[in-house]
Amino acid sequence: MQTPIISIQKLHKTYGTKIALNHISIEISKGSVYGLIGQNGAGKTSLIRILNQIIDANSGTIIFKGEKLTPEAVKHIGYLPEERGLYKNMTIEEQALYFGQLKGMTKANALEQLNYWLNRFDIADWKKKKIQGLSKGMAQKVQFIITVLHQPDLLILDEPFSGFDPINANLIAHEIKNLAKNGTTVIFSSHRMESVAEMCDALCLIHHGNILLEGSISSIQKKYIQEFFEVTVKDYQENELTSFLNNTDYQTSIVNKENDEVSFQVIKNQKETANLLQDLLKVGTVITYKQHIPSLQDIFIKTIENA
Ligand SMILES: Nc1ncnc2c1ncn2[C@@H]1O[C@H](COP(=O)(O)OP(=O)(O)OP(=O)(O)O)[C@@H](O)[C@H]1O
Repeated sequence: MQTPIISIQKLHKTYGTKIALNHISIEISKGSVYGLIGQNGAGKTSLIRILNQIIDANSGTIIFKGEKLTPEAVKHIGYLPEERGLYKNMTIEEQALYFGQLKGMTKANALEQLNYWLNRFDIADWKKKKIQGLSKGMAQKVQFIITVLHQPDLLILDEPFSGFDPINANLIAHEIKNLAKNGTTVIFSSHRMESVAEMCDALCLIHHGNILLEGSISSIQKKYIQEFFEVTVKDYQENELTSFLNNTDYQTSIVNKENDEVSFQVIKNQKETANLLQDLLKVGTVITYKQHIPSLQDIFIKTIENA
C-alpha cells in the first residue's frame, strides 16, 4: 500500500459506559473510495465526527497528510453530513460564498468553483435561487457542490445518495468517482451495502464499534470464495447428514431436501483443517460441489451473524 493519506490508530470513543469505537485502526490510501459500512449504531457517525473534529476521541491518533490531525487541517476535508444543513433564506451563491470562505477560500475562488460546478451540472441559472425554493433533490445537489467547492483532499460523504432519484444518484456517483480519479480521497459511509460495493475500492465493516472486515473489495471476496460451497448429495444417510450438520467445522444451511437428494450451502469455519469433500463423501454420493461466489451483501450478513 502507498503512504496512506489518513491513518487512524487505536481510536477509542465512549459515551458514558457505551463503547462507540473500540480501539479501531484504519489506513486509507490517496485517491481511493473507502467504504465505511455498518448497521445503525455501529459507530460510523462517531468516527466521522471525530475525523471532522466535531467531537473528541477518548484516545488514539489520527495522522492526516503525514501530520497529526488538527482543527486547522479540517479545512482540507469536505463533509457531507447525513442531516443536510443549508440556510433556507440564502441564495445558492450566498451559501457557496459563506461556506467557501469558512474553508479559507477567497471570494473570487469560491465563485469560480461555484460556476464550474453549476455549469457541470447544467444548472448555471440556479445561482440566484433561494434554498427554500428548491426541491429536495435540487437542495441535495447544492449541498454536494458546497461540500466539494474548496477542492478538499479528503471528502467524507454520509449516505450521499439519500434523497436523490436514480438518475441524479448516478450523476453524483459519476462525480465522486471522477474526483477520486483526480486524487481526492473519499470516505463513503452507508448502511446500504450494494451502493458501497459499487462505489468503493476498499472498505471496513464496523459492528458495535469493532472492525469485523477490512481491506480491498477484491481481497475480501477472494477470501470468502474459498469458504462458501454449494453442494448436492444423493442417497444420503440420515445419521451421517445429522452428524455433518452438527460438525462445528462448518455452517450448513439446507436449501432443499427432497426424496433421496439434499442440497445445502456450506461455509467452512475452520478453513485450514476442514476437509469438506472428504466429510461430504461420508454423507452420501456427492453430485454437485461448487464454490459459491458470494456477493458483498452475503459476506457482510454472514460476518455480522457470526460476530
Ligand atoms: N451523543 C451520544 N450519547 C450517547 N450515546 C451515543 C451518542 N452518539 C452515539 N451514541 C451511541 O454510540 C453508538 C454508535 O453510534 P453512531 O451514531 O456512531 O453509529 P452509526 O453507525 O453512525 O449509526 P447510524 O447508521 O444509525 O447513524 C450507538 O450505540 C449510539 O447509540
